Amino acid sequence: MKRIAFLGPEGTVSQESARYFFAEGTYEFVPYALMSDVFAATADGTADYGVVPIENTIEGSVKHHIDLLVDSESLPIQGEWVYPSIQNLIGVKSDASVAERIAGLRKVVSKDVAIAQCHDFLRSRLPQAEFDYVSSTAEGVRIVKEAGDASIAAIGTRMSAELYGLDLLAENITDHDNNYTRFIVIGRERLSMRPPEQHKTTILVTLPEDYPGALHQVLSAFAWRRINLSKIESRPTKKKLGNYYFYIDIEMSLDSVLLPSALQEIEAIGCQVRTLGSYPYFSYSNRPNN
Ligand SMILES: O=C(O)C(=O)C[C@]1(C(=O)O)C=C[C@@H](O)C=C1
Repeated sequence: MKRIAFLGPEGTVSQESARYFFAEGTYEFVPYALMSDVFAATADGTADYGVVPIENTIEGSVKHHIDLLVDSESLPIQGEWVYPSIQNLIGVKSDASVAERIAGLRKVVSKDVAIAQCHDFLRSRLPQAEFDYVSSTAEGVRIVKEAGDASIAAIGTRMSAELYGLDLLAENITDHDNNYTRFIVIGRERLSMRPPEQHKTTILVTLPEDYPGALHQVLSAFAWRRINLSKIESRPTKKKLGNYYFYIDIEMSLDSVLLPSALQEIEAIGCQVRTLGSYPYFSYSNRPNN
């Protein structure tokens, strides 16, 4: 049985999303307290694959997770998919009306990303509440359950409310309907799944220091071959102030004829290129079947 590591405890958006992606076959879903634990377990073979939220419609790239990916040399990206983040306001069980219970809330506990996704709701409906930032949405739900305190609520999935026996005080409270998260799966082995419709390749490019216009040259190596880039993001190398590398998503497989020659051209001008993975990509309407 393949073991899938995800950010726990049970009931996170990551777990819902992992169950959606790894729908068929026998998998064991194993929760880890921190994303760095997910990477470590996948690296040392305790888990076969790790599930990583990498980008959100509202919050953009999850920079910390990109940095973990860059630091884990041995773990290529093996797949990518999109999953909706549906957040709910969750509180302890009570006989009072929902309006009274919401009015009585003094604190909201959740993951930073989830709080940001519900900003307008929280400002308009809970202006009195302060926020506590915790390691995941389900961790917030667990804390509310443990505290048994009607003045604290969590923001999390319907699944987590059911798991911890709590009430949904308000459903689907994200500010935008199209609130999706892009997830990647890391691991040593390729995934066996039906042939995908789309492929992506992710690379890291470090520019040479003494080559003016190098970034323009990099982009033109893709442009004249009509290779589409779906994302380019700079991240500090953490070695020297002002030194950056570029994290680039390319909408093409490394097996295609064009891409290797584009990468060779970039290396020829003195750039360092590292491939983080070449993998199947599934949009939300195109559910994987593995
Ligand atoms: O806290 C969770 O439930 C997670 O799975 C993590 C995470 C994230 O950090 O991006 C994943 C997707 C949601 O948009 C919010 C939170």
